[in-house]
Amino acid sequence: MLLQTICRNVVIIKSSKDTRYAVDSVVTHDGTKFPCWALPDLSSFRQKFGANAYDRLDVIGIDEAQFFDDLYEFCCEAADLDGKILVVAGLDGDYMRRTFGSVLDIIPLADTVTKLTARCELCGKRAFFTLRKTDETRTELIGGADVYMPVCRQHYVNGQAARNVEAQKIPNDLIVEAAATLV
Ligand SMILES: Nc1ncnc2c1ncn2[C@@H]1O[C@H](COP(=O)(O)OP(=O)(O)O)[C@@H](O)[C@H]1O
Ligand SMILES: Cc1cn([C@H]2C[C@H](O)[C@@H](COP(=O)(O)O)O2)c(=O)[nH]c1=O
Repeated sequence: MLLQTICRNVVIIKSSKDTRYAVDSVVTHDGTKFPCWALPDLSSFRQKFGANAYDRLDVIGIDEAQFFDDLYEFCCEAADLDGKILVVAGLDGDYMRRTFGSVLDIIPLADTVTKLTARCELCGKRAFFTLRKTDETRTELIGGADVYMPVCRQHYVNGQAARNVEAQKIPNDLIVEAAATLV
């Protein structure tokens, strides 16, 4: 890994909520793996990692940052007070394009921000958004291609509109029941 060549001590933390590909590794969708600490929160990291080992760290990578409630506090302390280089990756928005967790809160703390995109699954253009393919409405829902689909703006808008129409449809059995009540 490039960072390990440049700096001596690198650690990656991910949210323990993400168990999709591996429990203790960060894994890209095409299979590249790197060992990591999977934690429920960031505030416990220093104590679990060990204070001495923490002090020797140069770089802390955080993946799935949207799932950490204490992201802002941790980044402030680690970067400002402890002098660590932080590389944070996470979703800025959820499937409804609402802000996700504290990811946007840490933008003012950052030296640089890079907005990455995938490819639209329907047309291959840059995908800025994510469509959820199920009816589940809670914000946090761990999943991959089974549940989500990267899409461009046009396909997001069309896809959401199609889902909204679908959600407003009265199920057939309710119509039958209502008709039976009227008779
Ligand atoms: N900075 C990058 N440079 C080159 N390829 C990249 C970069 N970031 C991601 N990729 C490619 O995009 C794929 C998707 O990244 P991944 O981390 O799996 O997606 P996600 O952002 O959804 O977690 C990677 O497996 C890799 O092939
Ligand atoms: C859009 C959206 C995503 N999630 C979850 C789904 C995945 O578990 C992660 C994103 O990980 P990836 O490496 O970018 O594939 O976030 C969610 O919980 N809610 C959402 O709205």
